[in-house]
Amino acid sequence: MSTIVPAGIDSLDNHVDDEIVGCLSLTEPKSFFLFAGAGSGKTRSLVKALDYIRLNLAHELRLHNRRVAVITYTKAARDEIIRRTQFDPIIAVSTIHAFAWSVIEGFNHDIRDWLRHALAADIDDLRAKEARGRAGSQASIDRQADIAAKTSRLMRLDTITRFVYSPDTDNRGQDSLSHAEVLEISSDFIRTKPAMQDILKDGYPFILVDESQDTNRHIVDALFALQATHPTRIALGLLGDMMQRIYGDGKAKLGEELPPDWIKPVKKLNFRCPRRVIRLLNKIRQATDRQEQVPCSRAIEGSVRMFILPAATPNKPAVEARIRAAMASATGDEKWIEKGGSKDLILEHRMAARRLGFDELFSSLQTFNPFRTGLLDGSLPILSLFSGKILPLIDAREDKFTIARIVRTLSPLLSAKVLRTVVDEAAHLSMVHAAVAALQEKGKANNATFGDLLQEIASSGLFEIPEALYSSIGKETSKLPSEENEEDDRSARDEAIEQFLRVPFDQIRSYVEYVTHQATFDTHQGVKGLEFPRVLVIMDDTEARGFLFKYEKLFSGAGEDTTIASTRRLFYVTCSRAEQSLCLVAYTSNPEGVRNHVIRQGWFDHSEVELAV
Ligand SMILES: Nc1ncnc2c1ncn2[C@@H]1O[C@H](COP(=O)(O)OP(=O)(O)OP(=O)(O)O)[C@@H](O)[C@H]1O
Repeated sequence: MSTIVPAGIDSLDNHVDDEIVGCLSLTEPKSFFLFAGAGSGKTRSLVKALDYIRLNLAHELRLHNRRVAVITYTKAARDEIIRRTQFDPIIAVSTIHAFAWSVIEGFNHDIRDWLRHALAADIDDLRAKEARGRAGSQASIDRQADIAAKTSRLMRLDTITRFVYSPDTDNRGQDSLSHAEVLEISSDFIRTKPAMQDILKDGYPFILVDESQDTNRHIVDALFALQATHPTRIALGLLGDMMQRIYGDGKAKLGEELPPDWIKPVKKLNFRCPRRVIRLLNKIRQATDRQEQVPCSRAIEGSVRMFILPAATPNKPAVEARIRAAMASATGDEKWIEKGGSKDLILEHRMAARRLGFDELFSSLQTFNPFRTGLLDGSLPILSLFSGKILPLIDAREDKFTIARIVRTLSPLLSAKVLRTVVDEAAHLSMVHAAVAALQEKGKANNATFGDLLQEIASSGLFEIPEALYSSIGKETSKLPSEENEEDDRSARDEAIEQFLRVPFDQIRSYVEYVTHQATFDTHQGVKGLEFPRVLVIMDDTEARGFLFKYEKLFSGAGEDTTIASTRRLFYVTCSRAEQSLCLVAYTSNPEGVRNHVIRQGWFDHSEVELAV
């Protein structure tokens, strides 16, 4: 089946960008709500709107020291918009957390007051629950610990002169605010403090929020309130797609009760996906808002396949390699079997770790919760020592120039401070040489562990060692930033590190590839907003264990509930990333049942579904 496309179809949605430009007036700003399906060019429309502002309103904005606020969901999306608007300083692009912090940073007195009330209310609430609850139960023990921690924080509040926060870390210091607090405080301030509203309306005539279906609902509500109070000074632009709402933080029913003066442009085209994928997306969407997209004129037919295999299939990575080969022959596209030819989507990071061969590295460190953020984005100092210093030095092999550059820039042995104290420079340099050679030798050994390399560095002093590793090399550790649960934290942390140091060093390579997005694997949620020629979606609830989304349930034909609805949305997000061909792999306890269901739904033809490979 192929859709017949009338001529000139590609200009079908051109009116949308004009409607948005119509909103971008400094004298009569109008708010708009651009919600449209995957690949419809929402991000492109956002960039076009920003280009319009840069070209036509920049002078006026600069004159009054005003900027345009753009809020993105991820740091990657932020960087992309900054790049596409050529680093123009009048466009202030930030993630929601950075935006929220920029609003409240420095309002230390107000933050302290807010925390005083919030902590007191929390403590009252916990005490009431404790009075009703069963004494001696785990819940009671947890509640009492919580009450003690909050009480001690409350007592310390007056000693904090400046609250700090970083969107990218775990914020565990005594004067730190948590991510949730920053969002709550800023939304509260925006809603209730006229002075805060004045700062925002004077600073930002336009606030544009990308992926607003997943943007924290408190902030979205606060922005709505801000715009409603100052409709002639500020325009809010919300972009998104309710079908792509995959995080629990977003505002349910966003857009259902928009003020009547908001502009609601409609997009119908999908510029990204092949026709066959668009038909699949339209079918998936039939269960919700029934929006249908049409392909652009250059869209290819493309293809989809679904492989449905038993959950207990042994050696899944080998099976998936055979599936890629089957896709290459079904589509005639050899890229399916080339390294990096397809984007392979897994449900959680551990599944990638297993397939890429860094499972032990990952599982050892993920047991300590505060390590998780850094482990997933590659910023954990314990790992940066190995990934950013030791690995490049080992990989430099005989390349004297690279070795010299690494050692000169990264080794304390060649720092100006150390060199000033050196008496015999030649002897010192030859010691550094020997240290590099010994490290390289150790790194080449097949069975070298992280611990082996750490010991090498500890004895040569070639690189600084992060504090978390001090106890592993017999050095005294200072206190953790937080005093709360310190003993538990310390022993859990040391246990994780001890396990990690026994892991083969070689696993660092595939880990680095994964966290720098060079590997073929990514998570289902992590690719929101992105696009790839060939997409392989692996759905395996058993392997993902306890995951929020349940593909088994979605494919079982069970009655609608919130899990099915959110899994369907995630399914829509993953399928809509494909530009040429799409391959779905479902591991299930009931392959026949799943096949019957997906065919009955009209998602796939018989010829597109395989029960074996
Ligand atoms: N008017 C257009 N003409 C040609 N190509 C377009 C047009 N609009 C969008 N595209 C292309 O279509 C693809 C999808 O666009 P974009 O990422 O902006 O869509 P989106 O609506 O933000 O998608 P999603 O919601 O799936 O993240 C991109 O490759 C983009 O360059």
